[in-house]
Amino acid sequence: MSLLELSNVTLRFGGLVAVNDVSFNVEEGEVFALVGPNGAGKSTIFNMISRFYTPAEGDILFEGKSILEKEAHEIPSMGIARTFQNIELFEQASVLQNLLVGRHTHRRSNFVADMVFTPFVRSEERAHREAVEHVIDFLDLQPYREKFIAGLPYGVRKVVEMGRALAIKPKLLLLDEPASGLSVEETQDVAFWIEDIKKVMGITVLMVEHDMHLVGAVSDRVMALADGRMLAIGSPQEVQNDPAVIEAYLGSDGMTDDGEAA
Ligand SMILES: Nc1ncnc2c1ncn2[C@@H]1O[C@H](COP(=O)(O)OP(=O)(O)OP(=O)(O)O)[C@@H](O)[C@H]1O
Repeated sequence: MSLLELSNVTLRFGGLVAVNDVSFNVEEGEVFALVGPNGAGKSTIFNMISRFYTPAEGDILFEGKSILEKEAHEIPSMGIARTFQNIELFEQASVLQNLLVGRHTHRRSNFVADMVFTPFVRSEERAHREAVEHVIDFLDLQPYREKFIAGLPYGVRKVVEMGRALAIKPKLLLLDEPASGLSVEETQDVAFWIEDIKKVMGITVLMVEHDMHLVGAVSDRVMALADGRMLAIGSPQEVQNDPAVIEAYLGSDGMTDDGEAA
């Protein structure tokens, strides 16, 4: 059984078919990348897996069960966490506070239990703290833990955004353009972290990324899309050398040096 399975998924915005009969599986333990020129349908696929959008046709299975009956707010507690292209953090809160908010989906105690501060609430609180401290150590965020997001450099915010998703201990991590806006060195760090997320934390990663160096460095498999349709699927090298993929990128004015469709 695959961890995630999209079968014949189609989504339309009015007359526009943003995702057209797309099928792919993500296996447990792999890093799987979605690539393609702007407007290919990559973010729309992420938004369907996050349940922000509902496909008109097809099904999405996570651990063998359809997620289409689930609401967006139920997705993190199922074990699917995501980052956003436009970082979504609380600007006037510290790194630590942002990561603890991410853990909120794991809270099982209720209001009354909170009021009387039962041993269960205390142990739950301790578990949240431990999970968050682990992520802070893992992502080298110790120097920033008490700093407000608003004052942090963009590269650090991107890492905190990743940490917020990791803090819920997901089985599947969706990374939406983890390298966008980052320098070459920062992108290199992201590559190391993705490797560790897979190998050390044992988390499966599905990412959307334009930077083909990063995709090539960390992905086990890649799927290329254009105009909502799948063009090719395989190893990074197979996909980059696929004539239909080359054609799609050339049709969008070619690839820049970092692999981004211009
Ligand atoms: N909310 C929306 N309403 C209408 N059309 C939309 C909406 N979101 C996306 N689209 C259209 O759907 C198509 C797929 O868009 P999508 O954002 O999924 O592409 P993408 O591959 O993620 O592109 P990018 O690399 O630029 O982020 C595009 O033609 C886009 O204009």
